[in-house]
Amino acid sequence: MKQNLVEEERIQYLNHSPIRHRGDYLLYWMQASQRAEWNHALEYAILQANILRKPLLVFFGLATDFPEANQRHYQFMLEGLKETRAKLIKRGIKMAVKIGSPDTGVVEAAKRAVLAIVDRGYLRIQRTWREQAAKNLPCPLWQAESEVVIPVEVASDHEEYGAYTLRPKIRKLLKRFMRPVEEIQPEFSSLDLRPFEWETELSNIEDLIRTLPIDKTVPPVNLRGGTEEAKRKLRVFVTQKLPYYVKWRNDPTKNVLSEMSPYLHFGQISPLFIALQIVNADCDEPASQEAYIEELVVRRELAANFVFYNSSYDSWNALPSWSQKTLTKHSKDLRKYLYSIEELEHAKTHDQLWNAAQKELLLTGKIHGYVRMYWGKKILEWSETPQEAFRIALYLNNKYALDGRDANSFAGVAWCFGKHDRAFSERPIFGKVRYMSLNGMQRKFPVHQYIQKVENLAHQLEG
Ligand SMILES: Cc1cc2nc3c(=O)[nH]c(=O)nc-3n(C[C@H](O)[C@H](O)[C@H](O)COP(=O)(O)OP(=O)(O)OC[C@H]3O[C@@H](n4cnc5c(N)ncnc54)[C@H](O)[C@@H]3O)c2cc1C
Repeated sequence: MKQNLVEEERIQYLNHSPIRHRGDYLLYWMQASQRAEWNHALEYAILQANILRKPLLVFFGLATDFPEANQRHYQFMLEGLKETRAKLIKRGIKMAVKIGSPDTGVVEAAKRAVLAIVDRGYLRIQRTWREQAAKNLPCPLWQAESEVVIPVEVASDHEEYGAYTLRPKIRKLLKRFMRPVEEIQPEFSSLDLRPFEWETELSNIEDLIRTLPIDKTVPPVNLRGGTEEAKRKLRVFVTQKLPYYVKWRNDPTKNVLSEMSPYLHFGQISPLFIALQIVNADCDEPASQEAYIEELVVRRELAANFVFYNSSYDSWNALPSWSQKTLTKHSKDLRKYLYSIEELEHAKTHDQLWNAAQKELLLTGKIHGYVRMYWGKKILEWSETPQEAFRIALYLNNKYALDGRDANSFAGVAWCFGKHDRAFSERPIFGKVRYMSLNGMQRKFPVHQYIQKVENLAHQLEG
């Protein structure tokens, strides 16, 4: 048996119940890592099932009231889950989906389980679900971490001040944790699913969505969910765009980003898989490989560190005291422009660049990474108070972005207000928080071309 299949630092024991030898199957509660490959929790569950000589059942609880989620997110997620289920079946593993809160659904799904294994998520709701389930399950609940390259508590045991404090720790650990995830075959696969009369079919996503009591005010976008589509996009990125990443990643007219964030958000692709594809790529621009790993591992895992160690991650209180102080000092400064949430939501400001960014978000579920910083900074500049601006930026990001409601969403918005950044020279409204201007953007890329690109897209999609 491959006992060292998964590094032991990726495993946590969420309760101390003894293994039930009289159960019928081992349960993998899939939640954050919604994929059938490069998934430490899945392979670890197969390993334990083989050791205990039981078949494996994968369970997914489909919460219809996930905070801030709407049809745009559900459509993308369900497309991915449908593919994952088919792939699991090919590997001889059954998957049951139950509509309802996952923490209660898993208790029912584990009725005859010897042991349950869950993947790891860092947001409050994900942690609460796991805590509740650990209390109520009739069997042990173990957790295996697969959504980061370096396990979050191994990377650091406290909230990091910024990328510069986390980077050396991550760099030291990269070699040890950049190890491919080995696939193993389940040895016991006969499992009768008939007792699970609650099982939900995924064969017709549109029909399923029609029946789900979810927010349907935000339409899906033209981006297909699922591991295969994520891998296809990654191949295009590695073969055609990676060499230009370092030079053009701040130019939204150049289209050299990887577009991995929605797939990462729903766990449809493994960050470890992406990282290995990047470092092993045949690329004559090592600075691009470096720059990408900096974003994917250092910046993304700084966001995981932030939401894991800072319980106020979704509020103004998460900001460092220097930025709260300086923004409060300038909160009464005269604002030349003030916009309501509705004006911002409908892209009705005086600033054509900002409007284009917001339109891109509405139409595609994404804003180019560099423009996104400007987008967030301007909300701070045009809102009555910094606290209100924080709330609006998070609301718009999480409502419309396909990669929204992620650790990166909270870290990204907080960054616009000084989190993980340093102080700059003092100016109105922003105080010592970094400022971004339209002139600055114009020096970086042809702003009018980006605006035209979004206009063309809008005509295409609306026409
Ligand atoms: C106001 C604001 C809001 C943001 N909201 C989100 C969000 O909701 N979800 C989200 O995933 N990211 C968010 N980000 C971070 C960043 O903009 C996106 O991760 C990136 O644009 C995703 O596009 P990509 O996958 O093509 O990026 P690429 O440039 O190809 O990067 C590859 C991956 O690296 C990671 N990455 C890149 N930039 C950052 C960054 N600055 N911080 C952390 N990780 C990064 C992402 O996982 C990304 O998928 C936000 C940033 C800001 C300033």
